[in-house]
Amino acid sequence: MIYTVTFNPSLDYIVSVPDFTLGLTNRTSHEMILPGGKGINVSMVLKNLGVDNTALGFIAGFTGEKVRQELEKLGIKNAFIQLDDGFTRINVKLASTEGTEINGIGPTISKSHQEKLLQQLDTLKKGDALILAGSIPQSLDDDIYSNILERLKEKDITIVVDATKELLVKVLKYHPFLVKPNVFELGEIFDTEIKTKAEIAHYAKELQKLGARNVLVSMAGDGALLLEETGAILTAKAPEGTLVNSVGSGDSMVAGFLSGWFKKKDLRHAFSMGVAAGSASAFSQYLATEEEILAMNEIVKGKVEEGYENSRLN
Ligand SMILES: Nc1ncnc2c1ncn2[C@@H]1O[C@H](COP(=O)(O)OP(=O)(O)O)[C@@H](O)[C@H]1O
Ligand SMILES: O=P(O)(O)OC[C@H]1O[C@](O)(COP(=O)(O)O)[C@@H](O)[C@@H]1O
Repeated sequence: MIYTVTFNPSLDYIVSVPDFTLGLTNRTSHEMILPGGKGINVSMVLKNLGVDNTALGFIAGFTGEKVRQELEKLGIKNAFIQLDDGFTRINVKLASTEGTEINGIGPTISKSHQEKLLQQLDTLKKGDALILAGSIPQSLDDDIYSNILERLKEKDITIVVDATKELLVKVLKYHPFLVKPNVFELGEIFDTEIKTKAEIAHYAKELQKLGARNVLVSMAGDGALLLEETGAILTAKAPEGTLVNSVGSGDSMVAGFLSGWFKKKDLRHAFSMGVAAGSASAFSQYLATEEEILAMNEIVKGKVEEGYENSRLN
């Protein structure tokens, strides 16, 4: 079984605000409220791709209940732990001002609730996959993901981590199968601003030296770079299309990659499916459907190249 863990789910309030201006009353022209959070999005796209999985994590309050209801409607298995206080955050996304987001801190998760998750994870067994994705509420220490992996280290589980800064760095010694920083997050870890593909390859190798097996670096409209366990590099330019809503494209990429990997155990196919799923979601109002992803993969697979041209990023 594949398990996603979202410590900090959200309701994403995605609004289009034409000519957004700071300091004025702005009005939306379009708005959506969708369940979100990185592991949850991965679960939804895996489900769209016909890959059975279970969403784990913590929810609280009326917003958390709404997240759960929406997942149930979509038929996604879940076993969220209900917190006693606070509420699952509402993350605001300005769709018309690309990349502008306000993500909440999330509710406090007590020791006893953390222990409940650890007990759930103790039931994982050889052959299962675990995706730890997204931020953790401010009240938690950034060694929480590494503590989980310490506990699971003797089991043969495929581990994927999509996280930032120390939360990611601290898990690398457990040799996760896949990590997926975007370019900004990769630069942030090494306290630098990455401007070229050669720099991406260089810092991806640094993550590998620290223990990561496969490093998938997403570059939004510039596509992605995969540093394989063997040291080989694959790159793909993003397909042409109109950006509609980029929220969830990174998570879609993780789901596409994993579905491709579990189907063929071939990194090139996994990479192509990852880019296809990311771009298909970026070009659609919501997370991409299987039909959209497979159609996109027909285009992307012709764009996958070995190595990289050392161009500057847009
Ligand atoms: N503007 C875009 N045009 C085409 N593809 C995109 C665009 N934005 C994102 N994608 C696709 O989604 C993937 C993940 O996007 P990215 O924004 O890098 O991730 P994250 O959401 O984690 O920051 C990219 O590698 C690319 O394949
Ligand atoms: O846990 P974080 O890092 O605050 O991110 C949570 C946000 O990221 C998302 O999972 C989207 O992530 P991506 O755009 O990177 O795929 C949203 O649904 C959610 O609001």
